[in-house]
Amino acid sequence: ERKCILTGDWQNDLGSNMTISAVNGAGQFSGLYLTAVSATEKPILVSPLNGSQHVDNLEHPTFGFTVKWSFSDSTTVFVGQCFTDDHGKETLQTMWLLRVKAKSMDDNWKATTVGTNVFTRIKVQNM
Ligand SMILES: O=C1C=CC(=NNc2ccccc2C(=O)O)C=C1
Repeated sequence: ERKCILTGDWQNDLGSNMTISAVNGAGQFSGLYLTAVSATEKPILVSPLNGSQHVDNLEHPTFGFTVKWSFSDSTTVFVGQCFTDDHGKETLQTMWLLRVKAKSMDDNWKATTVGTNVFTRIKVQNM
């Protein structure tokens, strides 16, 4: 059957890469996110991510994770589901909320943006 464990390396449609570590028995995981985009001119650093996926039924599990951007005062939360096609190709179909730091309550209304991202697994070449 088509199990989907999130452990491994993924790339989204922006070209950002993420590495998800081992998923424990409770479905919890951590990892690192290397963004391909940046709203700042600061050097791109790796940002930590933490999340969890359903592991009770590994058929197309849902998950969520949070990226705390290490070089800006922003946070992105991703929520989505892992799908495996007939050829065994896995994709993570996600929606995200990006929260940038508002200077004041007056700017609170425009501080959260929403979008979609599809992640595909980065296959290691020498396999
Ligand atoms: O300093 C920053 C602040 C926000 C960022 N958001 N990236 C994202 C937001 C939503 C979905 C994907 C990404 C991405 O980087 O792939 C990246 C760097």
